[in-house]
Amino acid sequence: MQLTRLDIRRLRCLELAEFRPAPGLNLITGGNGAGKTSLIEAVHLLGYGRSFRGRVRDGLIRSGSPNLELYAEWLDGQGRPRRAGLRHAGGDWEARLDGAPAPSLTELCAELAVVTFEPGSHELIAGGAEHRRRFLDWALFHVEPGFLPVWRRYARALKQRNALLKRGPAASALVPWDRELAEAGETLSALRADYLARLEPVLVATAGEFLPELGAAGLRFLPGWRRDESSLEDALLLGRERDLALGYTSQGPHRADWRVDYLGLPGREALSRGQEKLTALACVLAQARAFAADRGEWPLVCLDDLGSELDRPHQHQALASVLASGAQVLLTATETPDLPEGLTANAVFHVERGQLTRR
Ligand SMILES: Nc1ncnc2c1ncn2[C@@H]1O[C@H](COP(=O)(O)OP(=O)(O)OP(=O)(O)O)[C@@H](O)[C@H]1O
Repeated sequence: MQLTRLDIRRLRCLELAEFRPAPGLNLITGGNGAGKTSLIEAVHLLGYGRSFRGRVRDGLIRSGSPNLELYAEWLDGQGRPRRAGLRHAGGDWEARLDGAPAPSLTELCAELAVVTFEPGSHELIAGGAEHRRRFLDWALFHVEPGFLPVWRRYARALKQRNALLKRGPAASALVPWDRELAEAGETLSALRADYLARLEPVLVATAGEFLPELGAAGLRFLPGWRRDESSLEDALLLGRERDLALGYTSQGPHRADWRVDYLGLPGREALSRGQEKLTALACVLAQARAFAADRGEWPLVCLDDLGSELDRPHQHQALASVLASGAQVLLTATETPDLPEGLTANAVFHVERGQLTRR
């Protein structure tokens, strides 16, 4: 996957940025507040349909502007040219794919695979379970065609069941929704468990490169109910009284989580901040590697402000490892970084007060 063009209009401080990245390493430099992260945010928006810096109303659209627009061109894994547009005018997103309106953002995001490591990425390790579920579901969305329909089915059933629980109905009214939720939830959970089992050896190898001193890494899946003891339908039945008292469904795949443990550490809490970041980076890169193994092409890799996140040896290691794969990388930095020996940027860009130029 290779991004060849990205026009950004009215996103944060970027009034108009015409970005023409090269294959391989693209370096984007600029001082604090210049607009580097905004550029990465634009790429991430196309791949995820959401920003890693909050909601649209939190300032994504440039102040005083009625809308923001993105237009992107890229080559897919077979070298075919693709194009997409994304627009937000304060209501909903409007997406276009290859010249036609996309029925939803999902269709666009399915085509453009992006992985991002940015200063907030350590939340993947230190933050709430929603970050880890999102990580897991992104991968399944891209590599498992059956995932999205079952995820939607589960979400719909959960909404219905929660609405009923709030009204405190007769237990019999819950029965069909318990069954529906359980059926979709078991499938969803099996897909997640399978994916994590495939990811684990890749993560073990990647974490071993970055944090060998912590001993072998392991991945543990927490499905959201005691899956080893009962089916989801039984768990819902057993938990019904409690759910009625709470007014929501207290167990199931919407409460799923996963965690990385190291043999040489008593628990996740013993990780230093830097080790959390390196573990998060290992997860992101392992996910990109697993994606490449499944799909035969690397996702676009965005590394925002790597220099402020990691020490130099780890920065070099990360860059060398990603670039050895032939992936396209967008790397931002406040100053021109010294790159690992033998690596050069194929294109260097500079951002200053929202103006992007190629050097
Ligand atoms: N809605 C908005 N309208 C106009 N400007 C905005 C808006 N939201 C944020 N900004 C400005 O856009 C810039 C965003 O910069 P960005 O976070 O991309 O900088 P950066 O180059 O990554 O900086 P740093 O190195 O400090 O992380 C900031 O100057 C900020 O004040």
